[in-house]
Parts: sequence; structure tokens; C-alpha cells
Amino acid sequence: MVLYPVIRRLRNKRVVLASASPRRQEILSTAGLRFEVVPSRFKEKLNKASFPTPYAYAIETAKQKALDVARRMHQGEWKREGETEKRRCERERDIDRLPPARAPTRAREEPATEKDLRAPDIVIGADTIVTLQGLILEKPVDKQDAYSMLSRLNGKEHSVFTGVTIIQCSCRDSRLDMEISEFHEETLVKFSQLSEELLWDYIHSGEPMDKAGGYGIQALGGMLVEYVHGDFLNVVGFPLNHFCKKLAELYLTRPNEDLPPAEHDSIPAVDTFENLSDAEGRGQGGAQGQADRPRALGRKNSVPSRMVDSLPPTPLLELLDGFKASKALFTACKMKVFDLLQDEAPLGAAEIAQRIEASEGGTGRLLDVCAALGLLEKTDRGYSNTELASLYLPSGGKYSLHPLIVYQDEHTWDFFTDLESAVREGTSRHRGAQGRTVDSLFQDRFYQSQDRKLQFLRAMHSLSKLTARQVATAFDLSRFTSACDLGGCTGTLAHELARAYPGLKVTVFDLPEVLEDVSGFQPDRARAPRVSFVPGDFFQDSLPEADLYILSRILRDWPDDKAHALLSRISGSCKPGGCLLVAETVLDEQKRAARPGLLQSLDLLVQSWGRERSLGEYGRLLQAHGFEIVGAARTGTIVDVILATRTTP
Ligand SMILES: O=c1[nH]cc([C@@H]2O[C@H](COP(=O)(O)OP(=O)(O)OP(=O)(O)O)[C@@H](O)[C@H]2O)c(=O)[nH]1
Repeated sequence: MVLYPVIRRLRNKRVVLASASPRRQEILSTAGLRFEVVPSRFKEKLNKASFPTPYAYAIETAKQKALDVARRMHQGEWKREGETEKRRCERERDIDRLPPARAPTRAREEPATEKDLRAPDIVIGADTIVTLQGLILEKPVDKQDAYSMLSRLNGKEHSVFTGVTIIQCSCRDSRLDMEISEFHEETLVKFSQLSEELLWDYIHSGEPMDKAGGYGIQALGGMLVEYVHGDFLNVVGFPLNHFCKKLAELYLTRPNEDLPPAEHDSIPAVDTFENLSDAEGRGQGGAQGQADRPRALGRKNSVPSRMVDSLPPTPLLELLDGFKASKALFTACKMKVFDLLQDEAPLGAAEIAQRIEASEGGTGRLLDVCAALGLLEKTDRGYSNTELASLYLPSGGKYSLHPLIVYQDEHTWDFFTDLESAVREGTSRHRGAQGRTVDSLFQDRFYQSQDRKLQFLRAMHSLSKLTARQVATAFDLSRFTSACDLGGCTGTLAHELARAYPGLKVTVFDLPEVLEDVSGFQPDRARAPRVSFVPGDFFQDSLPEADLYILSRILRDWPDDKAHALLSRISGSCKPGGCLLVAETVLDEQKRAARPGLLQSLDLLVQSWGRERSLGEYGRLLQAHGFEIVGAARTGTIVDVILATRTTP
């Protein structure tokens, strides 16, 4: 059965999978896609260092794989001997008019036959990589290589990226026209701490050799894995869910020539509609029964099935409800549902309602939504926190996001209700914004009252606890002896740096009104011997001396002129050979792929004067002040890291 309408839509198209991966073939045929397999001959040897991010590398490799197959098929691999391109294109147009029954019915890899002479309509390429601290791991070349990959991954969390390219081909006057769509998906995977013996046993099983990162999560390799966050099939080699959404975007939102011919028009979007209609028709027997039932989906009805085909796809409906899901999470957090269930669980709806002083009916509905969102587990005995909720949602947990959630609910939510005016005017919705200088952003907005300031500091502290370790270890910084974290707030990153590099002293430089309240966020003195705090304004006061400067989620808060002003001051203090570490959410150059980053950028529009930037944009900002990028790394968290060195003026 085909569940996803767009998969059915492709049935009259010649779809080619440019991949030899048996896993990709299985995933796509299980989904009901009809396709052929033409493995790509593209050698996966692109220069990794020339890509701003690992996923850009995976996307480009996927594209080259698909292009190789599209071009080969066009250039006459499948051409009749002696036939001119013009004749071939004419013939393909003729074949295009044949009913879709001629299209292949199953994935296959067989020699060219008469029906193979049609050029492909769609070519799909994919590439899966594993990344750890900026290093890209592909398939191991031998057992020793597999060992080196698996021992790197041992006990750690890593990212798996699959880049996917969909090429829509058309042939005009012997020319191949291609419309290329690309995307990537990231999944986080954590390995347990494994013994050497187990790693070698696994390697000797032979399983690692044709798999990215040297393991197959779908088979024996599943035993190495502690958790997976994200799409499992993405790790196996093909992000099916994202692929279907992409296809829906490409085919269901364009009500045009892609519609199948009239006789197939009336096929309902989901098999079960048709089955239901038939059963009803037979049961009720007469013509009347048939006329009464909802034949708008049936064959003879005058309601054109084009309307059925162009109904908004499910992802759109989910998107419409996105704000309700956020608000349900905010409310459950605020009402301390997760705190309660952390201490006592399972509890029934009535008991929870009583403990949080709310109505039983309302609480029951909220709890059910939380369960549907994967935050609670619901059994006959009641509700309990899921693992995800236990880790992040109770207010007292080590990695609690509770303060950030409260901040989003009480402030960001309000700002977003005014998104339209922010978009129209291109300015922040911050009430003091009009007529105030950009410089007063923090004093005006975040630090306007003691409560508001503490709320903001707690939110920032909880966010940086999630990212600090990865930022600190994205590059080897052991050669530095002094670092200065500008705008380092409660010092979370500073402590992580000091912990990771025993020879490093770290100064946190931040506004006096921030530093007067950071003592409550510090670990005990014994665990933080090399971190100190210096009050000051980085736009005005002289910066502490250091051979490594750090800007973590700072440049994003400012428009270009202020970012230039700040970088110029750092450049003035940083000696040649010194470095600047920038931790930010780095957007892709086309600003298409990184959804969380794009949403954050919208957030910055409504709440401040800043914006998220791409690596190219950061490169240009830094270069203007004598900094040259020496490396950029994805950390697997919401922030990426750029290391730039101060060149000789
Ligand atoms: O857990 C798993 N992780 C990865 C895999 C398989 O690994 C390979 C990744 O390699 P690549 O993307 O280069 O694809 P190839 O197999 O070389 O085929 P192409 O012809 O498309 O280049 C991929 O097969 C994954 O399925 C796995 O099985 N489990």
C-alpha cells in the first residue's frame, strides 16, 4: 500500500536511483516507489576541506552521483545504435505518451531493453557520512581504518548526515534540462563505551566495510548504539520522511502537467478511500446508496480529482499546528508537570490535575498532547516522563531547558505575535527600540529589571550548557595559554575551556550588570581555578589581553556596522598569530537548508537588530579586520564553530 500520495503521483514517471546501496533500494521500494537502479560511477573524492560544512560535502557528492547517471543516460548509454539525439528525443516524447502501465513496476538493475530507451524523469542521488568534531568519516577502506573510525566514535555522540539530490530531467531539442533540488538530514547517534574486544569482534563480522562510519545501525551495529535522536532511516542511508516532504513540495504544490492522464485522475490519494467506497456501494446495493456516499472522490463524479490531488499535504497541516505544540510544551513546563513526574511516576491524570491545581479534563488533554509529542509516556498505570523529558524538562536537572522555555513563553511568544509588523518594517519589535540606539539593546531589553535580567541569564546559561563542551573541543586549542570570552555571561563556556585545556586561563568579559549576578551560576571554586571575570563593555572599554578571543553567540545580536566595530576592537588587541573563535549557528550560503538557524534569524529580527549569517558572510566580516578562517566545524549542536587567525597587518 502506498501511504504517501506523492509516491503514487510518481507512478507514471521513470524514476532512477543513482545508488548501489542495497539499503537505499530497500527503503525506497518498501515505501512503494517504483524505480530502477543505475549505480553512479562518480568517484567520491571531492576535497572535503573546500566545503564550509560536512553536510555541504554530502550534498555535493549526492549531486555529482545523480548528475553522472542523468548525463550518462542522456548521452546514449541507453541510445539505440546510430540514432541521432534529435530522433531519440522525438522517440522519448512518443514513449512519454504511452500509458504508464509501461513504466517499470519494481526496482531492478538489468540490461537496457526497449523500454529503457526512455530518458529518466527523475534521478535520485544520496550520500551518507558520519561526522565527529568536524572530521568526515565515510566507508572504511580496510579493517584498520574501520577500527580507527569505531574507536573515535566509541562512547561519543556523533552526527550522521545524508545529502540527497533529486534531479528532474527533461529533454528539449536533444538538450538535457535539469532542475536540481537538494536537502540534507542530520541524525545524532551516541555509541556506548565499548571494549576493544567488542570493537574487533564487530570488525571481524565484516559488517563495517560498506557502511559510512564503519557501522550498520540496522544490523549488528545496532548493539553499539546508546541512543538515536532524529530519523533512524537517515542513518541507514536514506531520510525517507524528509524525501517525501521534498517530493510533496516539488509535485503536490504544482498543480500542473505532472497530473496523470484523465483515466488515472480519479485514483484517490489514499487507497483506503477507494476500498471504502466500493464496500459501501456493494453493501447498500442500489444507485441511491451510491449517489449519497461521498463520490467526490469517485470516478464519475464531476468534482475534478485535481482538487483532491492538490489538497495541502500533511506536513503543511502539521506546520499550521506547530504553535499549539510549542504552547503545550511551554504550559506543561510552567505548570511543573515534568517536575512532578520526575519525582513520582506513573501518575494518573486526576492525581496530576490535583497536584498542579488544575481541572482534570484540561489536564488530561494537555497530558495526552505531551504524550503524542513524545514528552510523556502513557500506560494503563498513568503518565511518566520520557527519557527526553527527564533529561531536559524538569526545572532542577543538570541540562534543564526549563529557564529557556519559560523565557520563550513569556517574552519570545509575545514578540512573535507581532511578526508581521517586524517583517513589514524590518525592525525589532522591542518596545524601547524606536528612538533608542542599538547599543542600549541589552541594558534596555534584557536587563531592564532584576527579575527580567535573572530570567535572561538563566535562559542563556541553560542553552550554553548544551553546547559548551562541543564548542570548547571542536578544535584543539591546547597551544593557547590565555583566552578571553567576550560577552561570556555566566562563564559556562569559560569553565568548559578551562576543563578541556589545563594550560589555559580564561577571562570572562561582560557588562558589570551581568557579572554582579553570575556568582550563583558558578561551580565550586576548586573545580574552576583558572576562570576569572572582568566587568566591561566590549564596545567601549579596553579588552583584556589574550592570545585567543572568543565570541560565542555574540555577532548574531548585532547588525553589520556594530559587528565591524566589535571586530575592529578585537583585531586591535589580538596579536598576529593569535586567534578568534566564533561560535554561531552558521547558515548555508543559499539560506535554504538550516531550518533552526533560519527561525533563529527571524527571532533576531523581531527581538533585536541582529541576524544569523552564512560562513561566507562571517568570512567577509572577519577578513575585513585581518582575520583569516583556518577551520569551521559543525558541533552537532545548534552552534557551529569558526576558528580564525590574526594575520600580520
Ligand atoms: O548505519 C548505517 N550507516 C550507513 C550505512 C550504509 O553506508 C553507505 C554509505 O555510503 P554512500 O553514501 O557512499 O553510499 P554507497 O553504499 O557507496 O552507494 P552509492 O552508490 O549511493 O554511492 C550506504 O550504503 C548506507 O546504506 C548502513 O547501511 N547503515
